Amino acid sequence: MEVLWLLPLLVVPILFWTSTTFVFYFKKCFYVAYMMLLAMISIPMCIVKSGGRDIENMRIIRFMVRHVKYFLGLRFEISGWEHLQTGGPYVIISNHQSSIDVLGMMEVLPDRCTTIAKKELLWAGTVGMVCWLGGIVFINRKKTSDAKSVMTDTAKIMLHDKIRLWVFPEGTRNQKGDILPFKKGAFHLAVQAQAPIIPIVFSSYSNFYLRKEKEFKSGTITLKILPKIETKGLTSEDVSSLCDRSYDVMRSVFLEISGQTSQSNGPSNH
Ligand SMILES: CCCCCCCCCCCCCCC(=O)SCCNC(=O)CCNC(=O)[C@H](O)C(C)(C)COP(=O)(O)OP(=O)(O)OC[C@H]1O[C@@H](n2cnc3c(N)ncnc32)[C@H](O)[C@@H]1OP(=O)(O)O
Ligand SMILES: CCCCCCCC/C=C\CCCCCCCC(=O)OC[C@@H](O)COP(=O)(O)O
Repeated sequence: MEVLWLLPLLVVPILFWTSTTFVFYFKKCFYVAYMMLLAMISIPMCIVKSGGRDIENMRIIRFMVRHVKYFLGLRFEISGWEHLQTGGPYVIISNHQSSIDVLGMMEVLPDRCTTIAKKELLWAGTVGMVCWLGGIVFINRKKTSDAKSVMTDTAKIMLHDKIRLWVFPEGTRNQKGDILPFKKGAFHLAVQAQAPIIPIVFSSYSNFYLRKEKEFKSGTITLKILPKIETKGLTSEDVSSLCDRSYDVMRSVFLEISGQTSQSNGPSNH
């Protein structure tokens, strides 16, 4: 009779073993709640260390996020570290599948590197606040002219403050088994700052994370850092070809490390 009250405690493990949908929602809720908690702890640390908004706070954020992968059963296999051994400013571009990308980003994030994010993230509670403290550049995707002028100002700050920027050139999350056509902002930014581009490719999450099917298993993510693409001497005239070149190299690596071939059914409007 006394053991009866223990039954509710068994419900969570039983659901964990028997329902993939439960695991999916459990992991998603855990991820959001835990990141909010980590952000709440990080906020005073950032304020004490830097007194406010400062790119150096990304070190604290990076340190705080690094262990989260273990709770979600994720592993990263990273190659190409040597390509990040570049001094001065550069623009990192990577594909964007999910908010889980933040975990991979924090595995490899170089010093003095922050990111471009949609302005709505600013309102994501403690996460939004810590993003602001980390110097994240917020853009309004609905107003191209505003977004462009923020990015042009950012190119100047990059040079002046010797910072690096991480941009998701697809401009949105995408799990279609391919890479979406790239927006041009990251390439204008790199050309305006005359800074190299370092592409980083995340393998497909489809072997462990399926949003539609409500599956979130353990898995390994391959993260490949590619050789830098120089922009010295390039002008705005060269942005389209730079964008196409970067897209082609990243797409072929994405298909290769995701175990797909180039005949995959991805977007064809590129
Ligand atoms: C302790 C716990 C802590 C937890 C905290 C964790 C912190 C980590 C946070 C991680 C956050 C990650 C968030 C990721 C995102 O939010 S992704 C979404 C936002 N990012 C982007 O959208 C970036 C990519 N988008 C672009 O670059 C776009 O180009 C944009 C600038 C937004 C403009 O959009 P759009 O009009 O749709 O794009 P086009 O590329 O088609 O551009 C239109 C024409 O404008 C020209 N253009 C673009 N940019 C420029 C520029 N800077 N200067 C001059 N001209 C520009 C472009 O060439 C097009 O003209 P043409 O067609 O070539 O004539
Ligand atoms: C109104 C925005 C509210 C967002 C609330 C999210 C709460 C976040 C809490 C924990 C998650 C931790 C890491 C979050 C950072 C990742 C942000 C992200 O991935 O944004 C998506 C954006 O790149 C593209 O957006 P869309 O795919 O166009 O949509």
